[in-house]
Amino acid sequence: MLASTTMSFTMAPSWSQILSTSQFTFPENPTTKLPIRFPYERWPFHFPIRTSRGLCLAALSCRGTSADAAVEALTLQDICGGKVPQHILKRAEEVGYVMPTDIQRQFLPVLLSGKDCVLHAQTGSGKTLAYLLLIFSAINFQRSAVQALVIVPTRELGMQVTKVARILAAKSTGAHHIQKSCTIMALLDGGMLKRHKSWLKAEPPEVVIATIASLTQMIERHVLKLDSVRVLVVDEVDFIFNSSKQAHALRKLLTAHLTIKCRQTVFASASIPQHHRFLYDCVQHKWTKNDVVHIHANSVEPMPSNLYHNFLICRKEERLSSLLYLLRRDVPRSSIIFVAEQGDLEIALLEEDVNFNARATLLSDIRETGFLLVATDLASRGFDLPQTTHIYNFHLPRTAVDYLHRAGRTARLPFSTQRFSVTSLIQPEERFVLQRFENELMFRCIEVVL
Ligand SMILES: Nc1ncnc2c1ncn2[C@@H]1O[C@H](COP(=O)(O)OP(=O)(O)OP(=O)(O)O)[C@@H](O)[C@H]1O
Repeated sequence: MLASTTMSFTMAPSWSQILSTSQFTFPENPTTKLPIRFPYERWPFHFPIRTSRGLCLAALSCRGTSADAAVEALTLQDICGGKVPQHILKRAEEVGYVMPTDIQRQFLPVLLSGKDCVLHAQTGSGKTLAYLLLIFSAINFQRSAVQALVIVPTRELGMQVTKVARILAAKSTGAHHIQKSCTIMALLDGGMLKRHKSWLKAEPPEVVIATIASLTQMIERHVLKLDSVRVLVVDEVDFIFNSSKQAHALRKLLTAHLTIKCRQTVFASASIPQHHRFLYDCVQHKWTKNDVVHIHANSVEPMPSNLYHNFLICRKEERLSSLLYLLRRDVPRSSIIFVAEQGDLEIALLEEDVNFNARATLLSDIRETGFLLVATDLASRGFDLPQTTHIYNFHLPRTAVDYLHRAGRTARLPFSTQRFSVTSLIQPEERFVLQRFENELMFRCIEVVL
């Protein structure tokens, strides 16, 4: 059956445009509405656009048509059935992943088609589950070899991704027929690398979730072999490329240790500044194949719409009393207070200098109960504490991208209509900085008056 629908695309520039200008001038979100007769009932969202150099790029969201209702009714089972093993999908259902989020509805068909992808969508939109389902679709459960690799920038994000992957891989109720379950190794900074070394030698896991430093160490010691890797995911890719040390190691890994032909490469983040340039680099440097697909969802609304932004102007010495006022007023069930520097507030801190075990204990404690977490930007990337209702910026973040990721630690309940808030405490002279973030990220910040 043919479905007729109107789609809006973010057109990618042709490579000649990219090459002709180093200061790229193509508008970030040029939207062209094209009426398209869509031939694939199940694949309504993606229509790769071929540029003059043959690169397949962006396809965006489908809006307001009769086809929408049918598409919105599709479950994860409908979208992934036949590709992702049944026991994984059953397990996903058991833990509450029944309907896909909007983003998963867009991402999964492209991911499961085997194309290299750049997943670029709001914080908390469900990118992790999307790429994990891809991984489970690609690995051979009977084969003991590292077949999927997820690279993360921090230990905390690695622990979180590992937890979700293990939950999905766990035996579902009554699934006794599965001969061998999938093993998932977390190869993270501060971990027990000696133990991992013996594990890798004795019986390699199917999936490894790793920070760059630990991964490099294992590769250099010839303990970890990557020649069986079929799926490579780099989460928070812009963050990794921002650190010169991590970027160097990642580049090496993308080109020297893994061949692009044999693997499917996925880059994910809520923020990929200069994404046109990034896509160009992906192809030029052979990090991905030429027909990499960039899925840029919510490009005009990079933060969830049920997230409200406020600011309160106060002098430096009034910051703490203003924060206390806000806490008394909001009575947040769970919240994160972001500070610029360690030691800026005398409360238990989640920060780089706290040792790994203490960090892990703190996190498991706060997951159990309501919390008031004070953190540096260590907690701003990928962290999933879904019960967080309020974010306070005790200090303004340095960049708009940092603001986006801090704000994204709340509003992480995909189907909730609840209101969440982020409030920034600023000095009068910082108003223009916040205004710049507002312009860049396209949101409006309302002043709180005491
Ligand atoms: N299909 C789904 N149904 C219900 N909940 C979901 C679904 N997919 C994801 N979630 C939940 O939504 C929350 C956010 O998901 P996830 O951490 O994957 O977001 P993300 O896009 O990776 O965010 P970030 O960019 O901040 O890392 C998690 O608590 C996750 O369990």
